[in-house]
Amino acid sequence: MEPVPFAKMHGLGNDFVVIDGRVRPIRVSEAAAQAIGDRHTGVGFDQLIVLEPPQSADADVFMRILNSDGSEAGACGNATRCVVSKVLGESGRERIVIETISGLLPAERAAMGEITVDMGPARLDWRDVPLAEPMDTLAVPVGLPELGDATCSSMGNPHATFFVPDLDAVDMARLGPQLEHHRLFPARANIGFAQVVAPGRIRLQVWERGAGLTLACGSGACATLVAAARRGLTGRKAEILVKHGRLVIEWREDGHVLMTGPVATSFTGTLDPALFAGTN
Ligand SMILES: N[C@@H](CCC[C@H](N)C(=O)O)C(=O)O
Repeated sequence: MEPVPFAKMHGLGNDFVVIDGRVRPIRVSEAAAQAIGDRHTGVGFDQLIVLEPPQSADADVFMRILNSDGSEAGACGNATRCVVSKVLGESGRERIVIETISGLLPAERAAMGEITVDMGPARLDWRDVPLAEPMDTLAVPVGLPELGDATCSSMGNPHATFFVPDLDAVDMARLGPQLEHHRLFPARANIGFAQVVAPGRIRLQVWERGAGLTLACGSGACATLVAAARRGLTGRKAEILVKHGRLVIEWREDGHVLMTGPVATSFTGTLDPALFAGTN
């Protein structure tokens, strides 16, 4: 097998290895994802993305999402923008549809080189998140008085958002893993810590399921805006501020969530085919 080309891309520092398996199919095992994702001995990434031929006639490309622990995810907002930018660049088109295991995501070029993705409807039923037992996803009691209740939703992947008075005072390295694996989240969860800093502006940091603390999380930004609007903390559109910039998120009246933000390519390279031996 030949060396496998990849692009290292990121959305606001949430970083990805993107492998194109549309022409030459490639299967990435959990062990290979972990090896490539190692930040000391591999390339390093928060998520590894494999592009595949679409399964739906309405989609242009299928995008598989693997976390750095090797687990598969149903959504990745920041990587979706990266993939959209790559495919728009190749095709010269203005809009395309991305397919994931959670559904179809229409996307288009926005102003100033940014990309807008329709991340689909925010799912608010406890079964959709999923939670371990029936309860109102607006206020999910996790038993940590310092944080209060979580507001939960699925954006194609599970999110729990906590609104805090001071983001910098939260011990995310301690609370993140504890909450990711909380008994109420049978599929684990992405844990968002959010601080409303002004009407329409929310600071956010996310402990991601399967990846740990990241610099940004697109689906987490969507879940946060939806949670803030449900709690009456903001309207249905806001800027979500992360360490390296901002995303603009809008929760449309039809329930769909639009995410607009930047993309970047850091470098390209090739991966040792031995990583994929026996799986392709
Ligand atoms: N980086 C992401 C989310 C990636 C998947 C997540 N860790 C999960 O397991 O659900 C984003 O930008 O949305």
